[in-house]
Amino acid sequence: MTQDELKQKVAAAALDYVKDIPLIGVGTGSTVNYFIKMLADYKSTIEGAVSSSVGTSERLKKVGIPVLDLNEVGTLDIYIDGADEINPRKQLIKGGGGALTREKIIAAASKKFVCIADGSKCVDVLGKFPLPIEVIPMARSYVAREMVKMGGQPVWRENFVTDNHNHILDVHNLDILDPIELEKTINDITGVVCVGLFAMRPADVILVSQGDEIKSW
Ligand SMILES: O=C[C@H](O)[C@H](O)[C@H](O)COP(=O)(O)O
Repeated sequence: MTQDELKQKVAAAALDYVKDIPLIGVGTGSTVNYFIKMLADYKSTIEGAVSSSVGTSERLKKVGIPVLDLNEVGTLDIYIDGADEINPRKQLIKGGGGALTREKIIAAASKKFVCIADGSKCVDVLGKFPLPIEVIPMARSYVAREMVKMGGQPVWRENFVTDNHNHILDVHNLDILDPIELEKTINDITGVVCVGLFAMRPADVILVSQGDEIKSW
């Protein structure tokens, strides 16, 4: 099976989690894009969705699902999103597509976060995938220097601006042995808007497609 076929397979498995739920949170990325396409057939049960990016909002509207403001909706029953890396404790690296801040907000405001991915995203220790950090533009170099002090190699994602008009640093070479501690430490750096480490609020359910199987934990 190709990676795209695996993404489609796991996206289809996520549909079971949104049956009979009127309001859902929807993440960003190529895996979730398949899920959104499949949602077209579920229009009758889903009345609206809170979206994690401008791109996702456009896709949701295309399949006829109204996009709602999180402030109007309150707590969501379910949030479906992908990930760049997943460890056995359901902790994640996210933000490869730059949507980490809104994704983290929706995850925080949701009762159940279901993370969907193909098997290539599973690791024992997070950090092979460069860790995205959204920063206020004027703080970019300062935050980069702080990350160098922590042993990382930050790379500015040039020619990319987030939906919140900020910049992204992708930090290479971090061996993330204590994800919660690192998330707290990076959160404390002035100028950081959000780090793409989802450790304090991990996923609740992981669905992973591996060959013909869907593994969940
Ligand atoms: O900002 C992007 C998100 O965190 C995505 O969920 C993540 O990058 C995974 O995307 P994909 O499904 O394309 O691998």
